[in-house]
Amino acid sequence: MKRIYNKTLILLVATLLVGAVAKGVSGYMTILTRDLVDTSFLPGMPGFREIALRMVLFAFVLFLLETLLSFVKGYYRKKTNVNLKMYYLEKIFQKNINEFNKDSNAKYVSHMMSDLNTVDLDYIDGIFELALSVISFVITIVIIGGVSMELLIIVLVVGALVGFLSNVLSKPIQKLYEERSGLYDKYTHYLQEVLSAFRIIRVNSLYKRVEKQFTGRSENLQSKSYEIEKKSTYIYAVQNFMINFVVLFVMGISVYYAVIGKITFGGVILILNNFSSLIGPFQRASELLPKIFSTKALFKVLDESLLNQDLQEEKEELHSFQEGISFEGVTFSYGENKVLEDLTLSLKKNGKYLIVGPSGGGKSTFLKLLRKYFHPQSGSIYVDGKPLNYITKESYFKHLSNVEQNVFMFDDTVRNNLTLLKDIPEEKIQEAINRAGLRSFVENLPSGLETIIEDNGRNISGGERSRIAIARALLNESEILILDEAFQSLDYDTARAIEKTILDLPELTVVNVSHILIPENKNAYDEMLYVDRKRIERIPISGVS
Ligand SMILES: Nc1ncnc2c1ncn2[C@@H]1O[C@H](COP(=O)(O)OP(=O)(O)OP(=O)(O)O)[C@@H](O)[C@H]1O
Repeated sequence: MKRIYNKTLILLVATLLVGAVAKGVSGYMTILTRDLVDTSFLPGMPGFREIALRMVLFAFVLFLLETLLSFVKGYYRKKTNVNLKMYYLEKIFQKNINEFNKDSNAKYVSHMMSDLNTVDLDYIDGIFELALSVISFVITIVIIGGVSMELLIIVLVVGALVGFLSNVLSKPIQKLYEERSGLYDKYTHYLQEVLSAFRIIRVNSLYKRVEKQFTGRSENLQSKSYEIEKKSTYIYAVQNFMINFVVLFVMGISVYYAVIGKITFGGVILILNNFSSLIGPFQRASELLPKIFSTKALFKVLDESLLNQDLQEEKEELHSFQEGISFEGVTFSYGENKVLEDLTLSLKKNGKYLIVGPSGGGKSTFLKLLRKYFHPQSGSIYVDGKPLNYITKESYFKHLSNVEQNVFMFDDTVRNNLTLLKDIPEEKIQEAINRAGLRSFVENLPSGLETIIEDNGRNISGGERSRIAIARALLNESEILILDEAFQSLDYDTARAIEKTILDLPELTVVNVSHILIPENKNAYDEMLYVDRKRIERIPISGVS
């Protein structure tokens, strides 16, 4: 992910250039202040008016530069953050479906919200602030060195010492910050889980248990924040004390140099004005460097979350589907759990197949292999004679439509949920509505097809949801339709009518996993396959009732 950050390096350089000019002008103002003080001690104050006018002018220029700096810095951060987030999202959608499903969504949400936010603060802003501190440091060295090299060396040594001590003092805080970030992640994860389980918690009166767990986790997090606050107060007090002490020390030494005539009194003011820019970078570096380095681990976590374990090289494009799909000696296990063994069967193009079998028998696993979510551990699946392993997912998925058990609905109109935002002629939409048995549903909607489906289909029934999914699949006009318990929430007559419509489509290969056998439609199937774990059998359709 780090190389995405490099895309905005030019913006960073441009922003730093503006910052450098602003720091230069600010340093020049301290030189003008010195000249103003020094001229005030001279008889007649020569050049006072001119210096004062120049100060006013440069104060205005500085105001403009700082305003510009805040704009360009904001733009640089925005652009870099958008690039990183877009890259992360794009990569998520390149994950293998089964590998994405292994983790909870909360992990990706937490990466996108919390971790990328940390990257923004600690890395994107951190690098900018550090670079600006270095620029400011160099400018300050030139300015103080112009007054007295001896004083510059003394101030540098003292500044480095304060910076080092600050770093040592703040180490325990940095560790606490890291611990709190880990707790935050777990907390976010837990909250998402609890809210997802809202219904089950309400119905089973589990709130008391949830409350107990929640209190424990909240207290842990709050205690960590409290600990950070306590330690920070103490550490900042010690740091302030050190800085005040050092300022007094530098002031004393500078005044001494002025008294013995090595520098002017204006020079004392210049050194005091610039002293903070000299120790500031030491402090900033000690604060920022650990944060910048610690994001290395975060980048690693983010990159790992995007990795696909299955690196099967896919080099074949499936331009058309002509013949059929065959499983040859396919064996598949989830870890030790062998679900399918030495499975051989073929599905002909435009054939209609009904897959039945006991619960846990491996029907969904069979479909997952067919959908290319997984690869068999041994044996092969061929599509038109080409090994499915080598066919690109994008080209294969174009030929498939799925109606799964959990149908997702977008917060959008019924029309867009049917077309999935594709440009489809109105007649085709109306035809799919009829075929999927949605006619009376659509006619009764307050705004017809423009009615909004809310919150993943909260305002529609399970059966309506399945029928929308079926219409969606029909509109996709792919050659293969995979149905996984698509009719289970429909009443018998609706299920029978929709199944018949689908089975009557001559140009469609249908693979239907179902617990429901509709006797009136059974003869429309070419084959019925009984899947029971390591066993798969053809059942003669005539024998089934
Ligand atoms: N992602 C998974 N990880 C591990 N084991 C799994 C996974 N999915 C399914 N299994 C196991 O594989 C076996 C077959 O499951 P599968 O979902 O294929 O059966 P099914 O015939 O579709 O069942 P049902 O009719 O109840 O939906 C079961 O023992 C199940 O516990």
